[in-house]
Amino acid sequence: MRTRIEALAAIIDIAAPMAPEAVSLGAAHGRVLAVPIHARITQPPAAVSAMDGYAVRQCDANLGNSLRVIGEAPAGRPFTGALGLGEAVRIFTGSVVPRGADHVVIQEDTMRDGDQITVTASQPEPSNIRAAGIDFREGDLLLPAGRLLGAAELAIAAAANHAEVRAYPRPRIAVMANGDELRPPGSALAEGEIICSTPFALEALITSWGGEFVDLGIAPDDPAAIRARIQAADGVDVIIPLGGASVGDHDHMQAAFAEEGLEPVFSKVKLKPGKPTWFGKLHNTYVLGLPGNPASALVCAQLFLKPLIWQLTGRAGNDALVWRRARLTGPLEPPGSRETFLRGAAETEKDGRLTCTPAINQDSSLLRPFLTADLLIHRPANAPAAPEGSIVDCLMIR
Ligand SMILES: Nc1nc2c(c(=O)[nH]1)N[C@H]1C(S)=C(S)[C@@H](COP(=O)(O)OP(=O)(O)OC[C@H]3O[C@@H](n4cnc5c(N)ncnc54)[C@H](O)[C@@H]3O)O[C@H]1N2
Ligand code: MOO
Repeated sequence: MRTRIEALAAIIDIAAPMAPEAVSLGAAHGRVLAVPIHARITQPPAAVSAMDGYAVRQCDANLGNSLRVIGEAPAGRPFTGALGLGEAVRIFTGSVVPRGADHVVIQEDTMRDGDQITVTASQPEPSNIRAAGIDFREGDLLLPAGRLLGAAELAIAAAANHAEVRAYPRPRIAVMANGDELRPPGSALAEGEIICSTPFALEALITSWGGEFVDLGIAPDDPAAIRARIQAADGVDVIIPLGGASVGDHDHMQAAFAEEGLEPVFSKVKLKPGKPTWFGKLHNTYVLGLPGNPASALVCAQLFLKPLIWQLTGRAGNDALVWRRARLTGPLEPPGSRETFLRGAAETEKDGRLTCTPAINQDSSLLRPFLTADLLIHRPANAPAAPEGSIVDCLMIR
């Protein structure tokens, strides 16, 4: 049986990045950048007004002074002349500030009469002007390769004048639930049946990690039906068979994949929860089998699927795992011979330090502890009991 570290190393060793491609910004959301983005322009390109009002010389804008309005600078049509003493230019938010001006009097601080304005409030210092380049300057590195493109990244790429980016394709990740007892949500359940829940969580995780979810539905406990679904998934990058991995008479998953030509890499991990996690390659498709127990599947998705997606999208798989140290708010029993991850809630104390509180019941069938789980408390195999106040390593999952 592999240790978790060995299993993860095997995944990282095998999983190669996909070929990057050019994508329009509109299609780039949720993808991972393959080539860094540098600013093609300076933003703002020139000093601009932050308010609607009048561009002036601040030394000229004493309370009660009158100034002559010599022109207008609407956004997009800069005033071409220069501004002298005793003069003002009507200006709007985002308009280029005319030469000679160092201050914008907001229009609420003026009274206008024809081409004259009177300053009605004191203007103690030059203000309301945004300097050229306060957001970024031409040539600045804005987004490094490996960055997941979300709202902020897309807006800045657009502002930096990039109509398209080079990004990795979203790996297509097909999830196949398995079990005669499973029914979709909304079903009337017969005796012995339960609702198939895990794929909904996996869809959300896969999407948030930069993958594209493909639903292979619920396969019955029948090798032929499982093989038909494997064949239907042709062309996806990863298949995630859920459950059917253990030693029971109806656990057919690994055998069905073997019949299809799977090259196995590992078939079990010395881990709690998650012992029946397995991995292999089927032609060009990675196959990551997750345990049927929902909590085990979701913990192992964090431990193995997230790094696999990182690898496929050009990021180091190990960087997918974000570790922090936290102080236990209560004691923990020795974990036993399998490396263990406990779902826990995090709190940040006044001094900024993190505490963790494990969920009371860590049974691997339970979903409710995930509602309050921010992290997974790490317990090395054969570790001694941990008293309250011990510092433990935690894997952040939120
Ligand atoms: N004799 C042994 N029994 C078990 C062992 C073992 O080593 N020896 N391992 C246990 C461990 S650890 C786990 S974890 C489970 C997982 O086994 P499988 O991966 O084969 O999972 P299943 O038997 O198919 O299902 C387990 C459990 O989870 C429910 N399930 C499955 N899929 C879903 C789904 N999509 N949504 C919601 N719930 C699901 C299923 O109904 C079962 O209750 O095996 C232990 N047994
Ligand atoms: O390894 Mo199982 O995942 O403990 O319940």
